[in-house]
Amino acid sequence: MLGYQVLMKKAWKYKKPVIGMMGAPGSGKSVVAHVLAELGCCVIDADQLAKDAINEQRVQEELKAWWGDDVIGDDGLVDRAFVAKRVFGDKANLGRLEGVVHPVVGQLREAAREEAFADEGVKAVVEDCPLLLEVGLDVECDVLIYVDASWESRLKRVQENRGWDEAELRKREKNQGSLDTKRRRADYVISNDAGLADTEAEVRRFASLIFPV
Ligand SMILES: CC(C)(COP(=O)(O)OP(=O)(O)OC[C@H]1O[C@@H](n2cnc3c(N)ncnc32)[C@H](O)[C@@H]1O)[C@@H](O)C(=O)NCCC(=O)NCCS
Ligand SMILES: Nc1ncnc2c1ncn2[C@@H]1O[C@H](COP(=O)(O)OP(=O)(O)OP(=O)(O)O)[C@@H](O)[C@H]1O
Repeated sequence: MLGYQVLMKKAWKYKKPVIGMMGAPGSGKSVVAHVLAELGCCVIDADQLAKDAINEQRVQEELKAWWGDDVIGDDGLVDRAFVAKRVFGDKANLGRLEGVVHPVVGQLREAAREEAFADEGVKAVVEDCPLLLEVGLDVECDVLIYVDASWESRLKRVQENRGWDEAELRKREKNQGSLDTKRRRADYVISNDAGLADTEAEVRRFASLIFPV
């Protein structure tokens, strides 16, 4: 983990510092991203971009060809639970889905970055992407942070807030890269096992190494 001196010496590759976030499912990346947004960052939320991408007409058509019309709900949007059931236990299906969704996410991300770089009010860009290392987005970031939370904390939170059971958390995690590798790759680790106030204080400490807070 880099200390203050090293972080301050890093040269930014882009017009603004780009902070890449890593962490297990339910570790608290979105919570950390929310604090960084309050401090003046533009957060690019890959899960949200993927939600937009999966509902583009040509992606919907592809999904209907694979799984039938039931993949679209009564609201005209992709039924996410239907898709989750078919992909997280089946590598081939997940690869197929990623193959159509990720290129669209990439385009949406590029557009969001350009907008953020051009906006004078934005202090830094945050890539909140659960598959940051897996898709090679780390090389497009200046600083990598890892949001750390124990299995027990994560399970309790996703059970309470997302209605996932243990098997669901385990399945999603299994489809992601090694947490040890991600922790080791990080320049900075933010612990999110305690309450939100402690996490917020840690995020502020980290942000003050990157831009004036
Ligand atoms: C399968 C889908 C419809 C399930 O939707 P659902 O609302 O249940 O989950 P949501 O998208 O909010 O993701 C929640 C978490 O699941 C995990 N997850 C999502 N996609 C993936 C994936 N391809 N591989 C591993 N874990 C994943 C992440 O930890 C993510 O933060 C959705 O996750 C999806 O479209 N995934 C494929 C696109 C993708 O890879 N997204 C990740 C960011 S690019
Ligand atoms: N310190 C905390 N105390 C209490 N609840 C928390 C804390 N951190 C996160 N949570 C809750 O835990 C859940 C998971 O957090 P979050 O959505 O930020 O995880 P994530 O890393 O973005 O997960 P994913 O990659 O699966 O989207 C959320 O409902 C969030 O509100």
